[in-house]
Formats: sequence, structure tokens, C-alpha cells
Amino acid sequence: MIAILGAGAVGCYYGGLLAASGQEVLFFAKSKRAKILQTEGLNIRWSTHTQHLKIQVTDDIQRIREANALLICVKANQSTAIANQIKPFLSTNTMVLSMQNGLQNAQRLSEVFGRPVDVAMIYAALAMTSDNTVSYQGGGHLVLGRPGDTAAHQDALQALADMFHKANIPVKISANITQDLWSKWIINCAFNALSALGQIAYQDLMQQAHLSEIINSIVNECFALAKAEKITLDEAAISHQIQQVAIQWPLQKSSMAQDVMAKRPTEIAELNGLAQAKGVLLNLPTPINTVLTSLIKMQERLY
Ligand SMILES: NC(=O)C1=CN([C@@H]2O[C@H](COP(=O)(O)OP(=O)(O)OC[C@H]3O[C@@H](n4cnc5c(N)ncnc54)[C@H](OP(=O)(O)O)[C@@H]3O)[C@@H](O)[C@H]2O)C=CC1
Ligand SMILES: CC(C)(CO)C(=O)C(=O)O
Repeated sequence: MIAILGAGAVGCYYGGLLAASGQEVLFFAKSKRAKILQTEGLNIRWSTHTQHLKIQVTDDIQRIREANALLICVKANQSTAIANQIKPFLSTNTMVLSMQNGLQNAQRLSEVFGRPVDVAMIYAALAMTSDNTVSYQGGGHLVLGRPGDTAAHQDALQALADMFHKANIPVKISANITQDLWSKWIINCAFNALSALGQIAYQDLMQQAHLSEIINSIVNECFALAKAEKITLDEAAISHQIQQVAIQWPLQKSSMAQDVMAKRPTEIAELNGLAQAKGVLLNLPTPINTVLTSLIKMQERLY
């Protein structure tokens, strides 16, 4: 059984596609959402039509013990709490995959579980538009890896890749997971907080010269942090990907924009807040990441 922990945008989209491919999937959700999903089913809203799926859902965390694969789809700021909650029920054979943004999820989860955890970087634009509807705005491919990987772990990654391939989800196993994690993290630092503060979609964001200048500054601060940590990045490729975000997902607002709109705690500490923290440690200036972190924290105080 594939366990989907967290029936939000990412959990519902990827879990829904895995279930639609005929694989056994059990969604773990909080009781209100579990009830709605179990009785009314899950909708995936594509641009042309809405796909309706009957799915299996529970709020009984103990059933994690039945899982062959566990996909962690809660926000990164909930990783440690949820890991402690499920640890007593997690079988030693269960493959664990973090499907979250941020640089620190695998390390956090593996510290609690006492074993390695794989990560998936998600290049998709998704949003919940009701308790049982996820709206797809584009993309969808995954990049998988295990931080600190050695060849011995390739079988587990291949098994996870096969699981996604069966559902026609494009997957790449990373040749350099640290580099890929940083690249995705920089993209999130560039867009998530700005989109949240302005409740602005990526196309509108990039069309405004003063905002794209801020994005350049955020990215340059992150590049300097990477250099100081001796992480080799393909800076031109990341800058290109940043331009592509507005082209591929013009109407998407970041997952942080969705959090602010719903008055939920954000992942700011994992994104621009982490850049700020790294800057302090490395004695490097990160003024723009620091200001964005403060502004998002002020938003959170207004809830
Ligand atoms: N949305 C997107 O397009 C993308 C998101 N991501 C990343 O994916 C990760 C997931 O994001 P996303 O799906 O958007 O977030 P959502 O907030 O939509 O989903 C997270 C879900 O987990 C649930 N949850 C939290 N704690 C528990 C718990 N103890 N038991 C069961 N369920 C729980 C939440 O419920 P509740 O809200 O009630 O707390 C919520 O439904 C994040 O790291 C995000 O940055 C990455 C790429 C794209
Ligand atoms: C890929 C992207 C930028 C899509 O919106 C995302 O990761 C997020 O919103 O958190």
C-alpha cells in the first residue's frame, strides 16, 4: 500500500494519479477532510475537464504500519511533529519519501526515524480549491534522490520511480541531489514569499521590472550562500528556470500565497528565512531574503 500523508494539493494530486493507475493508495488526512474525501471522492481539476476518483481515506495514523511506501505531503514546518507522531507505527521496510519544499526535510525526518529518507522535488503548480478538489495549473515532473546517496540506495529510488512511472508521472533520478535541492530551493526563495505578499501570480510578478529586480537580488544572495557552502550550481540554468516559471505557470500563485490566503502558518523559515540564517552563519549579507522573511512573519501575525 502507498500511504499519502497529508491530503492537500500535493498529496491529492500525486496520490490521486497513483490511485487512478490502479495501485493501492491510502490517504491519511485530518478527520474533517478524511470524511469529505471518503464520502464525496477526490476531484482533480484539469484545464479541460474534472477527473473524479473514489479513494480510500483514513484519519487513523496507526495504519501507517501497512505502508510499503510513505509519501510525506505535509508542509515542511510540520515535518518533525508528524514524524514523531508516526514513528511508533512505521515499519522498518517502508520506503519514506519527502514530497516537500526546502533543503532540510530529509535530514529532519531521518533524524526522527533513525534511517535515510528520500526526497522528491516537485515541479508542479497545484492548489486545493475545495476540501476534495485539487486544481492542476501545469508541470508535474519529479526529481528523486537521497541526500548523501551511495550506489546501495539506487534500488529504493528505482522502486519509487517505477511506482510513479506506472501512473505516467514523469520522474528523473537525480545524479546530484544536493545540487538539485538547492536549485529548487532558490526557485522557491525567488517566488514564494513575493507571490504571497502581493497575492500575485507568476506572470504578473515577472512582468513588473521592480519585482523581477528583487527576484534577481534574492537569487544572487542564494548563489553567494551556495558558493560559501561549496555547493556547485549551474547558475545560468537556474536563472533560465526562473524565467520559465512565469511562462509555464503564468496564473499560479505560490504554495505560500495559498497559505497566507488561508491564514495558515507558512514555510518562510525553510525558504527565505533559511537564507537569512545561513547568511548570519556564513557572515554574508542577505538583506532581501531577510526583509521578505520579516514581512511574511508580520503577515502571519495578522491572522
Ligand atoms: N502546491 C504546490 O503547487 C506545490 C507545493 N509544494 C510543496 O509541497 C508540500 C505540500 O504542500 P501543499 O500540498 O501545497 O500543502 P497543503 O497545505 O495543500 O497540504 C498539506 C496537507 O497536510 C495536512 N496535514 C497537516 N498535518 C497533518 C496531520 N498531522 N495529519 C494529516 N494531515 C495533515 C494539512 O491539513 P491542514 O491544512 O488542515 O493542516 C493539508 O491538508 C510543501 O512543502 C510545499 O511547499 C511543492 C511544489 C508545488
Ligand atoms: C513549483 C512552485 C514554485 C509552484 O508554485 C512551488 O514549489 C510552490 O508553489 O511552492
